[in-house]
Amino acid sequence: MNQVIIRTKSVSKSFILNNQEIPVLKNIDLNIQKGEFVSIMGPSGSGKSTLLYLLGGLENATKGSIEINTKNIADLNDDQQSKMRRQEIGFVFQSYNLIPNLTVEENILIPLLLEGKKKKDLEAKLNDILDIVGLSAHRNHTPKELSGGQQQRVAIARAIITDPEILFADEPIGNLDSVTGIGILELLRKINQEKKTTIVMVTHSEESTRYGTRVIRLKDGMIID
Ligand SMILES: Nc1ncnc2c1ncn2[C@@H]1O[C@H](COP(=O)(O)OP(=O)(O)OP(=O)(O)O)[C@@H](O)[C@H]1O
Repeated sequence: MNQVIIRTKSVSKSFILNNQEIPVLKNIDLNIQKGEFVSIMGPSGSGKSTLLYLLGGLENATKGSIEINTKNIADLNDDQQSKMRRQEIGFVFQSYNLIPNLTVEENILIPLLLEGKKKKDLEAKLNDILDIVGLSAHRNHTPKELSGGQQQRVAIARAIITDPEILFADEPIGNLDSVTGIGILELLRKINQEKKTTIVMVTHSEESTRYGTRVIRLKDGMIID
């Protein structure tokens, strides 16, 4: 049976710039089912990243409601919101945001170490994730010893080490050449299929749409398709 994992109702978002209200998203109604791999596409400035940040609780909607697993984000207090972000959601960005002086395995383990888990208890989990992202041979390298594609794999591993139900990706292949980008898209598809992680990805690349299960097109802050 299909289960809605993300539901938005009439979500709008405006920014105030020089005392002027700039509407960026207008009445977005969206249902994303558990297990989908959704690509959000649209022209520059159409509101794609803003929508992703709202869905992930990184920004607040100006109007309307956003539910993750039937919980309205706006009803959660700060602690509950950050717990949800830590446990139910993973984020990947265009820039990999790795910690330069930590090794691959240390970067990947950060979310669990911050929760107080001990590295010695995480060996099996770490090996599993390194295997999924194809970096077992690079576990002791630091980010500067890796290619862009490998660094993005580390960022993806770090985002899924907590077994999030939803992975949000903002232009994950934006900084990569097309062959490397396809490798990342294949990895995301594998995570979607094997771990059943719901994935919502903002992308400019039409190629990306072949890897997901659905494309949502935005124009001027509205869903057009
Ligand atoms: N914090 C902010 N303050 C003011 N305006 C903002 C803010 N964040 C985004 N905007 C504006 O909202 C609009 C949509 O931005 P957004 O980044 O969501 O678009 P996008 O579709 O992801 O664009 P791109 O493909 O270029 O990344 C833009 O006009 C942008 O300038």
